[in-house]
Amino acid sequence: MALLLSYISTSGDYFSTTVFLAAVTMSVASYFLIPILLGGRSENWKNAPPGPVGWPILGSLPNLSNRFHEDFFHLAKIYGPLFSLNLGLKPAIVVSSPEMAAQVLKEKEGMFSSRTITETIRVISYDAHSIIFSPYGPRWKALRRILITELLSPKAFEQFEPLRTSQVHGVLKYLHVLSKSNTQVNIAEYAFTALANLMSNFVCSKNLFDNSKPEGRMMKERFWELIKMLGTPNFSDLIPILKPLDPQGLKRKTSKVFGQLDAFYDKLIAERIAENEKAQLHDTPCNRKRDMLEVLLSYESNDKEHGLEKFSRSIVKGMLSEMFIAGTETTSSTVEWGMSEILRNPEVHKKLVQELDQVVGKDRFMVESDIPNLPYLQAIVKEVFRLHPGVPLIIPRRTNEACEVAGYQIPKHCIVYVNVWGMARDPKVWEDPLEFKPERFIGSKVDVKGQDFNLLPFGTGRRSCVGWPLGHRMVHYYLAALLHAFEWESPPEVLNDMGERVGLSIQKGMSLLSTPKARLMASVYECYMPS
Ligand code: HEM
Repeated sequence: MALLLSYISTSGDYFSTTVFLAAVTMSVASYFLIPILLGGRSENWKNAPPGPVGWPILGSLPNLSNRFHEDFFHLAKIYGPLFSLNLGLKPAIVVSSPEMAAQVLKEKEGMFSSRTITETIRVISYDAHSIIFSPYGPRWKALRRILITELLSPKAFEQFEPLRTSQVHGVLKYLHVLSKSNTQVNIAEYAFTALANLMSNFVCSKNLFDNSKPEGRMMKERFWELIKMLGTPNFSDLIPILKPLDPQGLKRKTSKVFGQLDAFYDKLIAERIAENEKAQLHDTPCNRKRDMLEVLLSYESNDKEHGLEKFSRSIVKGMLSEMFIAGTETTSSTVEWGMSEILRNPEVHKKLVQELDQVVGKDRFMVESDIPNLPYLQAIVKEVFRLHPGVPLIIPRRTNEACEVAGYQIPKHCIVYVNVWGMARDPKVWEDPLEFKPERFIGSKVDVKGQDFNLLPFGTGRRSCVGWPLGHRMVHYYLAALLHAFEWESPPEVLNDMGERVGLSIQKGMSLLSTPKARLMASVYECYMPS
């Protein structure tokens, strides 16, 4: 009971104690009968990987906090690199070693290529109609193909280079103005606004956010609220009979926050349709933009069988939603973690600045083409992705079919967590795992691109992060540009507090506030012209 009560207290606002205790009483009273009546597992999970013995109906939920990645890290020390547990009535497995990750995500990839869908995910993905949460199948394939061939192809990526440069240089210029009045800035907010503009250009060829206005900050907070709710364990998902009650109110809260974003997506689509109609009327089709909205709205195929002749409004809005959420928050949070680690480690900071001064000099801003000449920066970024993977449990997968892994049976529709956060902290995987030591990557071929199973911040295989080239590039570019153009002073309590805020992704708990001081020739900041 002590464990149950501690779970109640860690569940915070989202949890209704009364409903929880009612569920416990009901579960103890009806140990055998209720799981069958409630549509849960009616047969025992035979030959399951080792794991904790759970409570009736609640499974291991009372023993967990809402920081699953930490709990799973500790449980892996007891039960090993592949363990099983029941989350409410749902079976789950947790993968915690590179070898086991290779088995699940590579050797048995076909079995593990769908996602676990929750009630809150249904809200933000228009009932799992978009790319991140679509089950593995024709719709997912069509959407992924479009992103890879049309919008995130190497050619398109290079075409967007001037835009990325203009966004980053715009931020540097604005920070220079603030530096004159010794103003403290929130680094993640600036990175977020620039990324949100990159995404809005990618989606609809417009800058929708402005650094000097509060909308960017509001949007960031709204996305974070959603990400937090998406990552909060929800009893409605795990004990199906509770679904209509929404006992933690998570679905209601998500719908409320998401409602404003939904209206924003509707407006973007309506504007584009009106622009296209006008262009058609004036017979000027060549002015049409080839951005994500255009590609999705003009999509046509012969695939009647799967209802994919055209993309429905839900699919188009789902794609907008996922691009904005996936493309902004993860990258800006990684920049914040990176800046924090560098500023806390003066030796690392000094070596990086020396490298930047040598390669870039002090009479211009850094540009993307400098990155290949900055090996220490590259090692730093790998170390940031190792210790602070944006999505600590990747985005939970789900088995398509029952299968066998390492001699154990894994049931159909099992929740699959791969604890990349835990692997980064495991001394069996990394020497001195908790130390921020970029030197470990100097002369090493280990990279974040999904081939090395000890370093998987972007996941791997067919469901790996489709936006990784953009996220990867922007983390390098931002960190180097900010540290090349400014010295930074942060209150020690802000730098020393490396606690996490947890959702589907993780953020630094205490925002990194820092005061920039210009370190380049004044003319460099003056001559920037927005493109
Ligand atoms: C530092 C930045 C980023 C990190 C750490 C990150 C991380 C991840 C992870 C762990 C996954 C799941 C991979 C798996 O299941 O194997 C994922 C999927 C995905 N990411 Fe990212 N991501 C980042 C940036 C981006 C950006 C910039 C975009 C958009 C342009 C994006 C779009 C997506 C999409 C669409 C998926 C789903 C792919 C699918 O299911 O087929 N991500 N990301």
